[in-house]
Amino acid sequence: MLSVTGLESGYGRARVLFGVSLEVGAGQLVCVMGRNGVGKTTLLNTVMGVLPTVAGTVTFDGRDVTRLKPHERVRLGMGYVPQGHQCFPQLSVHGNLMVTLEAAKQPKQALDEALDLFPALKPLLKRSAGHLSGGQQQQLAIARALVTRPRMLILDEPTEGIQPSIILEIEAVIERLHADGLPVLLVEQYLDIALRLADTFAILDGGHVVRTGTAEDLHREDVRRLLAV
Ligand SMILES: Nc1ncnc2c1ncn2[C@@H]1O[C@H](COP(=O)(O)OP(=O)(O)OP(=O)(O)O)[C@@H](O)[C@H]1O
Repeated sequence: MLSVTGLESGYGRARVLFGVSLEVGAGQLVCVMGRNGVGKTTLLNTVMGVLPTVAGTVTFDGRDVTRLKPHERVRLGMGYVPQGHQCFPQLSVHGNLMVTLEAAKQPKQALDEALDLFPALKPLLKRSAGHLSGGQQQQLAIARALVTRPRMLILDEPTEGIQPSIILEIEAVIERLHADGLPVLLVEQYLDIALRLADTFAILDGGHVVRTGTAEDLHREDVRRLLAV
């Protein structure tokens, strides 16, 4: 579904990713892990076209999207939830969802389906997004990606800085979407959550993929060492 080959990118002259390759097959959940600053966010932003690709290719559903703009990738079905649950703080929860729904030209049913996955948002529809807790904002950010009816979901640390009860709700939604066959590329900091959710892993270190495989393939102590701060 998503194929990243030899990807290189960075900021100005500072190269951050060096020949990163990974695959997310149909219905697969692939988890990218690694210490702070190894390039996980840079990888997702490059996959989505938020950052330009210096070398390598990104192919989505058999189509080379390397030179497409982020909104064009979203239109093709790449749903993105960037780090830091970016919502429009002055708009209500409903307003945030409607703006995305209208931009994506999806029917109202797509909004109802997203809210069914996050029933905790239903009583908050009139509240300003800026007045939600961090966990509620993250749920709204995922719901916004879902109203575009993506064919794949790309999530950057959806559990970061969030109260444990909401982490469990978010994990359950990701698990449900995966069970329904949606391919997912997930950056996740908590190893236990990653081990419960992922089919395969890619571990980044210094802008390189240094380990890939299933949970069984990965040597637990080796992985802990690569993730230790
Ligand atoms: N806007 C930027 N300008 C310059 N350098 C940046 C910028 N954003 C990130 N970097 C640098 O790129 C490298 C990779 O950062 P990135 O955010 O991709 O790492 P990460 O693995 O996602 O880390 P974290 O877990 O802290 O989010 C780091 O050295 C970081 O300092």
